[in-house]
Amino acid sequence: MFNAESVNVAYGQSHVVHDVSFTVQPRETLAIMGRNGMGKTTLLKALMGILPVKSGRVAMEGADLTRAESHTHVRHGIAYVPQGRMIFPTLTVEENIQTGLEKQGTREVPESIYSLFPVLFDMRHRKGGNLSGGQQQQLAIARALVTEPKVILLDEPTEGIQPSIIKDIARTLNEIKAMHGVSIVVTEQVLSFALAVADRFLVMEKGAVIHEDTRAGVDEARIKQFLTV
Ligand SMILES: Nc1ncnc2c1ncn2[C@@H]1O[C@H](COP(=O)(O)OP(=O)(O)OP(=O)(O)O)[C@@H](O)[C@H]1O
Repeated sequence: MFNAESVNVAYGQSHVVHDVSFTVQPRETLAIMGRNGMGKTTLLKALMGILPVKSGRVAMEGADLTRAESHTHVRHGIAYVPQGRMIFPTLTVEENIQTGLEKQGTREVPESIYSLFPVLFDMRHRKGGNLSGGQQQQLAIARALVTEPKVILLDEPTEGIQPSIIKDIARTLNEIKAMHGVSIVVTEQVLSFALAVADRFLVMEKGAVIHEDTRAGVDEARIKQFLTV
């Protein structure tokens, strides 16, 4: 239902993403793996309309979003959680979540969000900047979730986060998929995390997909090799 067809992305003359294609179904999590600088962030930004798609096609349930701006993607049910979280440090936790509610015509944070992230309820009056990295990541996911997305694009959610919290984030993503029925496209370098959440794996190298696996047939050693070369 959300799909990329031969997507190419460039920064000026520098061609960074080469012919990336995939489809992600409802209640499916796709992990896009790859080392630093392989083009994962660039790909997600292009899928979200933040960077222009040079050629190829991006579509959501048949609607062509290739040339659309990000707000159109949001309207079609796509949410984006950028690398480094990018929450508003001087707004409270509650205010941060409310920024995702603008289109919903309410400022009331849904109970389901606080039951998914109890720590955010406890900290709702604290400034976002005073949260730990893991809590900020949860906040960024919560803010994306209140837009009621059908697809969430998550860029390296484990970056700079301690291992115990990484497990919590994996559990939360699985709950989100089960409860809200969304699709998740997540870029990652941490294989254990990807194995805990993904139904399918793509590996990118130098901007192109060079390997693909399903969870059932996943070749862990092979993926690990791609990530450590
Ligand atoms: N604004 C930019 N202008 C020019 N080149 C860029 C720009 N941003 C990234 N690049 C280059 O594009 C390539 C892919 O970078 P990208 O950030 O997409 O990779 P990544 O796989 O997400 O890595 P990371 O995990 O480090 O974010 C790199 O060679 C990078 O130097």
